[in-house]
Amino acid sequence: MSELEKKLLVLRKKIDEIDNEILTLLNKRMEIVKEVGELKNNTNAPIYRPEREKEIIQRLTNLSKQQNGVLGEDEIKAIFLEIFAISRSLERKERIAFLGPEGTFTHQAAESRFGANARYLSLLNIEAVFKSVANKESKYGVVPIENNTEGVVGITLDSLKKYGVKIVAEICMEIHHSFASMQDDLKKIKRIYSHPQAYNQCLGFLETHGLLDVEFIPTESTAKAAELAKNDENSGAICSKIAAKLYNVPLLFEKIEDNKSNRTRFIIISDFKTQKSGNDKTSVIAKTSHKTGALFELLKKFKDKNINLLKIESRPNKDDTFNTWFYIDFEGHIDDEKVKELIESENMIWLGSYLRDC
Ligand SMILES: C=C(O[C@@H]1C=C(C(=O)O)C=C[C@H]1O)C(=O)O
Repeated sequence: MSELEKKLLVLRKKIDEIDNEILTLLNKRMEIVKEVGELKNNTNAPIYRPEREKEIIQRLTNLSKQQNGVLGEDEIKAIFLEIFAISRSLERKERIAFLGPEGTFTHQAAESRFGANARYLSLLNIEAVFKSVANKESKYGVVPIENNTEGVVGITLDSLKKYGVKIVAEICMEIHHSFASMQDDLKKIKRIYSHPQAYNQCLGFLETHGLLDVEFIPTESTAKAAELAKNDENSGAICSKIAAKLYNVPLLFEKIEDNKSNRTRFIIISDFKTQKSGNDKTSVIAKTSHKTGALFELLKKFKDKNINLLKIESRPNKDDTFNTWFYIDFEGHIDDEKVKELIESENMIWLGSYLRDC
């Protein structure tokens, strides 16, 4: 045995002992988690408590700093979010619907909160995810709501209004697009498949590579684009790296988005009210009377109550007028007195209060 092998053996023995301890402790943790699950199941209380998970991560990050540990917040998050996901599935096995197919950014976002082992349901459009949660086929749904380059996803806002489900969490994720193709000669590319949002985020890249005039074929998701490009030799797909890998389409270019700080905000929808965390966001639908000053009066309520508005988007009523309603995000939780008063006093529909991630 070489010197290296001998030294490795000693170190690995230490690692094995530590792993044994970790496993014993994890099993102990999971026994307690099961008790928590029983309590929640007896009272039909929600399993997912993002504010508690955040609290644990913050506490452990501080502890690690005090201990001069090598693990920082990102590493602690990666390890513990997976532990929480397994804990939750021991408490109650719940299904998570997401905008599929597999390999979409939404799938990636869902996995970041529910782990690799959850029961997932991949659905091919955003409205189907809402329907699945509304008719209780799935406990949770994960859909994109806005991108910092392209703006809001209209169908998500409209579905929040239509299906009466609640937002229970948000996830902010960096988005990087890749260009994948079976064809390595760009001049031979006759079609580009992608979701319109992704396509529009890469116009600079397309122009630089003479691909702006190539026919664009919109797809329901970037993963679908990769799947189509796999079977169409003279085409390319703008998709995620995981989608290109999933469908075995060679990656020609990576990080092709125009805005390098490209981020997407996803929401988790479900059917319950979350607990206040102290760093929350609330979303509502507001209707105004289309009279002079109506919007001003609405916004003045926020100012008078000293509530910080984060976003306001208008959406069409979809009737025979061109009238609109508003989707509004602001700071605070429905359990804050002033937020509760505001929502009760106005012509508003509460869409959820949830831990802020963006
Ligand atoms: C165990 C609980 O349920 C879930 C799992 C958690 C965990 O593993 O620590 C924390 C919060 C909940 O999402 C709990 O509510 O304490």
